[in-house]
Amino acid sequence: VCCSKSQITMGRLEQIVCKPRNGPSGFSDHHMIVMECIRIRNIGIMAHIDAGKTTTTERMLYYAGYTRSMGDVDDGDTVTDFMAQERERGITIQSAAVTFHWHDHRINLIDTPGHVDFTMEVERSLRVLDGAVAIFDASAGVEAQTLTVWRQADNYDIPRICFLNKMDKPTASFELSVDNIKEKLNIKPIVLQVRNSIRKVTLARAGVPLLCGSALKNRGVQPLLNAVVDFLPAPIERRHNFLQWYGNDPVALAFKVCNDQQRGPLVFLRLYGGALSAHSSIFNISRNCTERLSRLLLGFADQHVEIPQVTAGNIAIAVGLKKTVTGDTLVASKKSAIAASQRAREANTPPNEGSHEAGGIEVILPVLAGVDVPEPVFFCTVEPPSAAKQQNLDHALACLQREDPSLKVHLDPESGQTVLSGMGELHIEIIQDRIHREYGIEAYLGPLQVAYKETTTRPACVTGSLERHQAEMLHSASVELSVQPQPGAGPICITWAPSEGHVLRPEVMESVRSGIECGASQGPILGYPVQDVRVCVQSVTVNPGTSLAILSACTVQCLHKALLQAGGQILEPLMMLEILVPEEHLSCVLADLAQRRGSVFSIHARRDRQVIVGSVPLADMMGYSTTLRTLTSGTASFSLEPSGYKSMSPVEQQKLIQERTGR
Ligand SMILES: Nc1nc2c(ncn2[C@@H]2O[C@H](COP(=O)(O)OP(=O)(O)OP(=O)(O)O)[C@@H](O)[C@H]2O)c(=O)[nH]1
Repeated sequence: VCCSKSQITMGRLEQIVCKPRNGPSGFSDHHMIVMECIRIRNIGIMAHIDAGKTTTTERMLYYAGYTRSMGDVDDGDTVTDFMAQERERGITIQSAAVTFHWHDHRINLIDTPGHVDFTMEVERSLRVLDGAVAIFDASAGVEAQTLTVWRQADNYDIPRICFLNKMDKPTASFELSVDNIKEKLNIKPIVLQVRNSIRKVTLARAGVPLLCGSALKNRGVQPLLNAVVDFLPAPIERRHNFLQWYGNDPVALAFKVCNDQQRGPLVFLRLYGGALSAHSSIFNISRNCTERLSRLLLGFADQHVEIPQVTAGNIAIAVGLKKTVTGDTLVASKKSAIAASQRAREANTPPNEGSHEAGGIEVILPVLAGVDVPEPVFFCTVEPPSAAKQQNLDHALACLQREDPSLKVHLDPESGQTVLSGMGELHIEIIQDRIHREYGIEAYLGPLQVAYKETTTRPACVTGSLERHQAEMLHSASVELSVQPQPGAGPICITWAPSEGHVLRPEVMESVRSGIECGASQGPILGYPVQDVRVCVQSVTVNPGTSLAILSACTVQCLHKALLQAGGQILEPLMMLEILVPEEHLSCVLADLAQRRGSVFSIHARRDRQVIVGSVPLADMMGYSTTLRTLTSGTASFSLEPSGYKSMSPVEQQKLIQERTGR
């Protein structure tokens, strides 16, 4: 990237503006900053791991004139994979945002990771995109992770175009890949290398344009860029209902947070309406606080260019926001949010809601739908090399957690140890590596453990009481509650039985609620969180003067008693599995899967390989890549995707309890 210092008068601000060294001529500095909305394309690149996302992005940057040479993942010198771990491993871990120009249009492009451990990274990028390019390896067709990201893009209703990459490979097949796309993605690919009605079809999502090429051999990348500009929508061509309530006021969504050693947290914003200026205040509806936006930057992978203002449809980086996290809605002021809420209500269209207190009055403010954070499936303890480093480790973990909402950190109340929870072995390994490289701490991680859950199998109703003598007074409480299994409902849900003439005081209800939540956070069998259960509070009796802490403790005991009486059941995470294996190694891979309690759903041929599709408990998949490599002399590959939780059989459950407790 070449930066030239030019002075631009925009109000009273001076800016450093980044221009392409040999990019398209005719671009004024003003153009570089203020781009008409119709000429913006916010797009993402999505695919299965290794399909060629980063290579294609590098070629786009080269042809757009933003780089002088083509970066190569195999040489570790790409623009978008700039993290040390990405360059070393040749994989994308975090989504990089790059802005460049093509045929009088600004393309804000996000290169997303393909590995299943970083699905969350793809999800939060998709949330802010207007269009996407799906890249396929023409010798493999539709692979497992492509299906996952395709479904994610369906959820956000994102218009897409397809690029069949790696057409130079001898095993590439255009026809088979197109058939595979039709069949597996259930779409009508419009095969083209030249292209106006296609745009209408793409925007209506009635078809998906498909191009082909070979990024490595520099074939088909310029037509792909032309297709991005010609077929994918501008931000104003996407319908966002909430915009009508805000009029010309700014409304933005924070979709990513990165920690920069010098500048502090960098918050990536997608601006849907209005304009935001540097050195201004903005109101965060989700956190109910006003933040100071000190600077605004345009992202060029790891390099940034300061801008005075960002307008609707753009993606920019905000500096100075201290409390904002991924998924938060930012608007001009609380007044603007309240006015938008009133407009929505007058039109009888309740928006997405966040409840807030304003001047002692509870008001409902419209927020944008945030990003779903997946449940972590693995956890382990983390310790600093010495007690003196504990504070530094806490700081590192707080920063990393703010960047990555799929990483959870909590303190185990029993052992006092810090516990890290994440999406997979690689995810936790990268976090450990980042703690070392970016924060200089040699953190020690305990063994990786599977995040089980607890639930019940039948209803139960119990009464529990607790008496304690404290300060020469008898504290006594009694709680009656029932539990009911609710498969697939997720976190515990609390209801209150109608009381006849017996109204519970708010502080009593709050104390019972916190007792239930505390009891459900550590189930009675092995201390795993309880889910898929409805708890109904039947009655609460409290002696006058009894402390609310005693009432909470009584509720925890009562809940655990009810859960055990209702047939305490451990749930274990299950993974969908796809293995590509040469015919000669099929039987040994299947035998190994059987030993891992795997279920095979289908086995079919894909060119010279057999494809095994099935499911397997996560607990039995630790270190599977090494085993598979050994069994097949490195000729097989596999992909895993979380597929919910399943009940363990009584024998498996007993084995786990014995392993964990020795009982
Ligand atoms: N033969 C051939 N190889 C390619 C082509 N495009 C990329 N590759 C190679 O495929 C491998 C993966 O390429 P990447 O660009 O890192 O793929 P990716 O999709 O970004 O990978 P992740 O970020 O790890 O998901 C590298 O070894 C590339 O050199 C192509 O058109 N033809």
